[in-house]
Amino acid sequence: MFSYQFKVTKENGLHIRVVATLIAKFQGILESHEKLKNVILEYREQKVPITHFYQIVSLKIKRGESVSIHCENPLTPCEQAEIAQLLQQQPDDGIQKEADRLLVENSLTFDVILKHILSGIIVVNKENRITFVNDEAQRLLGKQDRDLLNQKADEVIPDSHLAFILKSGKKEAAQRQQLGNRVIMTNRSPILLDDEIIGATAIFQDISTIEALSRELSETKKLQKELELVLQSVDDLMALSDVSGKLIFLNSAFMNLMEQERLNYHVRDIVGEDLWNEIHTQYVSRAKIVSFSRQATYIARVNPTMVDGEFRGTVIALLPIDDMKKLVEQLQMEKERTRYLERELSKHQLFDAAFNPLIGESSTFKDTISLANKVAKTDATVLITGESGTGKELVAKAIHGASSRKEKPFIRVNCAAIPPQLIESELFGHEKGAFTGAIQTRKGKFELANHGTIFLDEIGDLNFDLQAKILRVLQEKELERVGGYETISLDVRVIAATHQDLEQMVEKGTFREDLYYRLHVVPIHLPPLRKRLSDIPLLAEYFRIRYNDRLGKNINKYEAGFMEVLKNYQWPGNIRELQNMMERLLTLEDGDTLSITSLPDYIINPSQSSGKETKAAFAELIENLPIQMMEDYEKMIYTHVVQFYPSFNQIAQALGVTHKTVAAKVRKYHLTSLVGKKYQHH
Ligand SMILES: Nc1ncnc2c1ncn2[C@@H]1O[C@H](COP(=O)(O)OP(=O)(O)OP(=O)(O)O)[C@@H](O)[C@H]1O
Repeated sequence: MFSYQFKVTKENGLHIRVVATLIAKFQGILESHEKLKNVILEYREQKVPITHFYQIVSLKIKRGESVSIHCENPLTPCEQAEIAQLLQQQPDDGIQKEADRLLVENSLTFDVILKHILSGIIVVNKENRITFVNDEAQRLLGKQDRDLLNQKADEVIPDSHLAFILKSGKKEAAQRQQLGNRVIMTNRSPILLDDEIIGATAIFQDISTIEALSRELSETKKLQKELELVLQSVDDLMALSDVSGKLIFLNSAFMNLMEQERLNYHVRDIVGEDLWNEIHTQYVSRAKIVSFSRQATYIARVNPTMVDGEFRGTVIALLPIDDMKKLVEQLQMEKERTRYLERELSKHQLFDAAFNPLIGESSTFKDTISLANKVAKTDATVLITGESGTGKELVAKAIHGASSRKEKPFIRVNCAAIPPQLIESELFGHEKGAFTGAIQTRKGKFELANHGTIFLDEIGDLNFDLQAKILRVLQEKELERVGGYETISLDVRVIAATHQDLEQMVEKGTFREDLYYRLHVVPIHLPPLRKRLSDIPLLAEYFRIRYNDRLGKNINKYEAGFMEVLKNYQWPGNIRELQNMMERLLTLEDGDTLSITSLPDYIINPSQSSGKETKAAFAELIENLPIQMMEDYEKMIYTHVVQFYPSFNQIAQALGVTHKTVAAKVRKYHLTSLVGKKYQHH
């Protein structure tokens, strides 16, 4: 290899025209292209084949710098002088200088463009060797120019496709290609000189970000559509505002409200200036009860929308309070149902199944049932006390049902309902014959109950005589029928019940003490309903389900506050009264909700219509009245009394007058509409 050093003294250094002339000069000297390719120009340890025009230009060799040229064959002194002269500054040639200046300027401009253009550019010569590669192409390919230049394009860039372009001479536009983890878009075209293909170029761009963005955009569009659909399909009123508070999206329910109320489309007009200020300056969620002119009331909830910590608007939801109320009612209903079912379950676990029909969860009630459950397993006599309608008979039946006698008869005797002259033969039976006047022998209730249970209801209503006879049967465990001589032995379990205070009756001498103690072996007291208020919803629910089934209805809601009203009432008729009332309500209800207004007046306003209290108030009123005409008194009395009875007959009975008189007075004082207004069924 022969090396020659030259100093560049050209004013603009080794610029574009000089390089072109230098290459042409070597072409002239060497005559063969193969030989020419082996000529190397060296500058500051960079070696570039002399044929690489653009690369040599881009070395930007300045005036005063030196270059070496290495050739396989020696240069003659003449050739060396010609080359040295080429690189030297020539005597001033004005036109040449100006042409050079233009060339340098243009070359510099292109240089800058190619360097900074956001597309990768690769140029190959007709042998598909890379002769130019810009910075962006190096970046995208992840290679440096020294690894690319002068290399076969398809060897260093798989899928470069430039060989094909060189062959076909056809352009390829906008070809999508995967380059590592990037997606690039490439334009390829041949370089033609006088219709001859002298090279090809590929210009490509990284479109990964654009693709990602467009994917994101279409995702966002999809999300927006879905969100719109969601907002339109919810029943709540939903809206979105922009940063300034202007409503930019409203679902149709919200839109209807805005139109009806003629509101401005701004958050401020929904929740007020103060709240809006807090939301958009402090980015806090706020809720407020709002009502508009049409009296609909809503819970308005406004949440700021924050994107990357930046306030971008708000989401407004209006929830109609009525709907909330309904939800609360529904919840209450479900709670009662759960309570009822839990209770049913626990009862199965704790008490004998015979006690299942007894509803109640309050501790007073549970204690009572637990005692009854225990005593059921014995033969002990039971005395059940409690106000009318508290479930005495139900408990008596349950005790029998849970006892070993459950397969034997349960015989109920209502001591108050049988005429006194019949009760003896009713209880003990009678023999046929002249003495009794009976045509047939008949067994009494005690005998019928043999081996089973006899339930002596309203035992306080038995006369003294019979009390003694019953005592005897209980003590001796045997009886004789009326008019009979045969002694019949008995194995009967006795359960007695009364709503009266037997102890007091004993004190007054109207009930036999010995019988009282005989019955009082296991006393069971059933608390009145007003002493176990917590059981009211449970019982109401139990009766609702029961009468729904019986009446084939589907009443499954209570108006909010319904249970509170029930709990506020004293229930003098206890569970029977509650049961009857529920039956009436369910019978009359056509919808699916039990409403407060469908309840009788005396339950809704117990203080105004409670019988006892009204009577007391009435007495007080009479006492404080100035003396007045008899007729005025009469009118006052009728006005008051007719309200408490449903029929003229009962009013007549209460006042000790005839039906005819009542009818006349009611007509006289125009009281028809008041009759039975405060009547309570029990
Ligand atoms: N705990 C309860 N659970 C469900 N229903 C009940 C309950 N207690 C009573 N009832 C119902 O209330 C009504 C009255 O009950 P029951 O006849 O047993 O009362 P009572 O105390 O014997 O009344 P009275 O003294 O007037 O004869 C019945 O229809 C009964 O089914």
